Amino acid sequence: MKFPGQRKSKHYFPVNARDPLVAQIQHDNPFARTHLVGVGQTIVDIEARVDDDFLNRHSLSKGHSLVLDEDKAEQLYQELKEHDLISHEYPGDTIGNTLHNYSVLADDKSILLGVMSQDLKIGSYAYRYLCNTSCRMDLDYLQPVDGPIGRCYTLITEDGERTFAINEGQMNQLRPESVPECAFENASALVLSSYLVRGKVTDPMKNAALKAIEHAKKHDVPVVLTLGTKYVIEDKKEWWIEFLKEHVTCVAMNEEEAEALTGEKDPLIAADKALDWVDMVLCTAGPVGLYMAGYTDDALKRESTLPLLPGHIPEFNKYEFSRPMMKTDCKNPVRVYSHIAPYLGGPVEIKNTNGAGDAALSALLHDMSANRYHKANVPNSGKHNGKFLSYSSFSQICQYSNRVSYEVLTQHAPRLSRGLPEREDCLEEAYWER
Ligand SMILES: Nc1ncnc2c1ncn2[C@@H]1O[C@H](COP(=O)(O)OP(=O)(O)O)[C@@H](O)[C@H]1O
Ligand SMILES: Nc1nc2c(ncn2[C@@H]2O[C@H](COP(=O)(O)O)[C@@H](O)[C@H]2O)c(=O)[nH]1
Repeated sequence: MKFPGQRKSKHYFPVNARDPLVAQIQHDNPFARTHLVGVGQTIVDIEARVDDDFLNRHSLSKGHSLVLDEDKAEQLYQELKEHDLISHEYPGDTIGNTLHNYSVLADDKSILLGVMSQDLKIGSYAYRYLCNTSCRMDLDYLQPVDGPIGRCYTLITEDGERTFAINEGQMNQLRPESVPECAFENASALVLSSYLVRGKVTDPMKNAALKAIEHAKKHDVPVVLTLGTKYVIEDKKEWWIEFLKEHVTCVAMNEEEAEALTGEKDPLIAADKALDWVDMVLCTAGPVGLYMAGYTDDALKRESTLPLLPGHIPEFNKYEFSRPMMKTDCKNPVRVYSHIAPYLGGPVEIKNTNGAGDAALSALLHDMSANRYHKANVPNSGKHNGKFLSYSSFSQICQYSNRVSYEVLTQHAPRLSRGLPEREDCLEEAYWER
């Protein structure tokens, strides 16, 4: 496990130290490991530059993700081919992206539960998916299927915005019996997306996701849900609220999804409302940056030394140096909020925004894993004087998530092609103290 930022403070945990005494202890008590587990729809992103007319002709709504029926998907593909518009092909899926990014950042294991074509031809989309996925992602549990994985036509318009049109192939055919309980032992979190429930009623994917939640609860693994697109939410808002209350520890969403869920346009107020149902919220807001909200125990709250921010909740970031906890683990729960503007104001040139939200979430998940890892290996550390959900404070996680999003905005692919530069590894230096 590489830590989310090398600390100079007493909490720094030298996992690779060559001290012979440490080596001896390690030999007798090998480090406890952890990993992230996710249920995904295996899809390849097929990227093309198009104009607004193209979107209108195919009845696509800009910025969103729609599932097309087979005929419409074929028509769209033929038009892209005919005009030679396809520029890139990458492995995609909001969960696949998140797990891959996590594995790159943490230099550690994640497990993907999903489907894979059993007769894999060299050069096929399934083949490219596998070739371009982090070797730290464990793909051994994938369920073989007879047919293609999904395709996600990622249509980039001149304004850099991305619109998704999905040809689902076999992506929703994951069965509950292909979700093994052993994948959840010692897992740091289970990550799911709202896309998993928008298949046909006969698709087994939704039950596979529910099976994963059942295993996660049994093994005390936090459930993290990313909302994917506002359409999935606004169609059945009340159903999602009940789902969050019953199953979810942390929800990740952008401001549009947040509005669809809560009816609130302001991301801070939306995040605050979502705290009625979950323990922690990550809300990205494009050029406005991102917000986090959550709980900490009154006795453990820590005041920010950064300027206090105005907003619909005045001085809302007052306790952003606190670390997130589950509400039920707090004697006296206090709501905590934090915000960060885009790193360096955003890149000079945004290649495309595809994957920026997934990137932010992968950083948060990395921090949650680091906490579990540290706690398993140094249980008596002062870091664990409360039952925290993450290793770092709200404020530091915001900075880290934002930094990782920036990295994805400066590249074409939705997945990180490399980790963050080592020089920045210390959270106290460089960007963090600007
Ligand atoms: N136009 C932009 N300018 C600067 N930063 C941006 C821009 N778009 C996205 N970001 C950064 O990427 C993060 C996630 O982007 P967002 O577009 O909200 O996610 P999603 O892809 O889920 O809609 C934001 O919190 C911000 O840090
Ligand atoms: N599993 C699914 N993933 C989807 C779907 N539609 C889009 N996507 C993926 O989202 C990411 C980018 O997400 P972002 O919000 O962070 O920009 C992209 O790579 C797509 O593959 C879907 O229906 N199911």
